Amino acid sequence: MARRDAAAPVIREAAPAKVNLFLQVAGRRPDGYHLLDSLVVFAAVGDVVSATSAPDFSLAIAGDEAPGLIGEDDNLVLRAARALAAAAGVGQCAALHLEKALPVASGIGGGSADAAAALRALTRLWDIPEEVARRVAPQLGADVPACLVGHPLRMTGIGEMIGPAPALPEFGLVLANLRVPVATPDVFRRLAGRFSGPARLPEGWADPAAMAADLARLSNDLEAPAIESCPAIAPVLAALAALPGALLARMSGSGATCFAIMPDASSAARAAALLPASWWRWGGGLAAPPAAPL
Ligand SMILES: C[C@@](CO)(OP(=O)(O)O)[C@H](O)COP(=O)(O)OP(=O)(O)OC[C@H]1O[C@@H](n2ccc(N)nc2=O)[C@H](O)[C@@H]1O
Ligand SMILES: Nc1ncnc2c1ncn2[C@@H]1O[C@H](COP(=O)(O)OP(=O)(O)O)[C@@H](O)[C@H]1O
Repeated sequence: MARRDAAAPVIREAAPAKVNLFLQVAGRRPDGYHLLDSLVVFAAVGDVVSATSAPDFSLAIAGDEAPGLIGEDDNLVLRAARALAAAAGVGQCAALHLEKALPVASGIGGGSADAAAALRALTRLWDIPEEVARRVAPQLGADVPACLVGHPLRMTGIGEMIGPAPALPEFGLVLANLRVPVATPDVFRRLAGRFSGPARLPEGWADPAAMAADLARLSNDLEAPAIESCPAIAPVLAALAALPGALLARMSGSGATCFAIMPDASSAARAAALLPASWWRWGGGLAAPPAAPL
């Protein structure tokens, strides 16, 4: 365990849950990665990464979902820290702390969000150019560039191409997960060529109902293969669709977390409380963008 200077500054960065409002797969590259088109938003729930200067790299993990990372010797937070130090050529290390609130391997990018939060925190701690973090991000995972940005965006390529999202209305989200991890590579493998191509989106939506109506015409192409791998996802989707006020229910990413779009944050918080208490469940609005965006 690394020693840390009690007087050294501690930099805290939020690692919000990523939600894919739709996720269409347009094809597969020769290296096996898939070409995606996705509208990504960040919910006001997530992990927290803290960093402070120390003589060695170390990571302490706490929080309700920390047990999901037991036995994980290659945590994305440490991988991000080492990769950033190497790319920036800094001879410095850091003691890192991860407060884990998001279920692991659940399609809301918890690991990617943690890696991005570590990049943001260490860029500030070491006072290095932001460009270094942007260069390192895609090496850590297809979702990490999007999580580094941290505000609503349109994701294309294999995830590394970030464009503007349509103008979004205020809306609420309910997230639900049975705490059954789903392996992303397995879901992509099961997709087996059932591609749907890129989507056409308007410049914006005036209200959540108009947004949900357009999104309903699009899909998460990974939903069917994820349900084949994990049939327990289907009743979660049904429970979300049946919530009072729900405008659309869908799976995020490669699953198994599913979401409902709600008219506003407070109706989402009330609706989440109606789901079984044994599930991981949350309701609210979108995350504030990072204070120091990269
Ligand atoms: C599916 C998505 C959608 O946002 O979300 P999650 O389910 O992970 O949250 C992401 O593309 C996941 O991003 P991330 O979790 O960073 O993926 P990586 O670690 O880079 O890749 C894990 C595996 O997923 C497959 N993969 C990932 C991204 C992509 N565009 N095509 C793929 O085929 C590959 O089999 C790869 O080996
Ligand atoms: N800090 C982390 N949080 C979550 N998962 C991590 C972390 N570090 C490494 N991992 C690994 O990354 C994998 C994907 O996790 P996660 O990002 O939570 O899921 P998803 O990509 O489905 O959204 C997990 O199975 C786990 O082995």
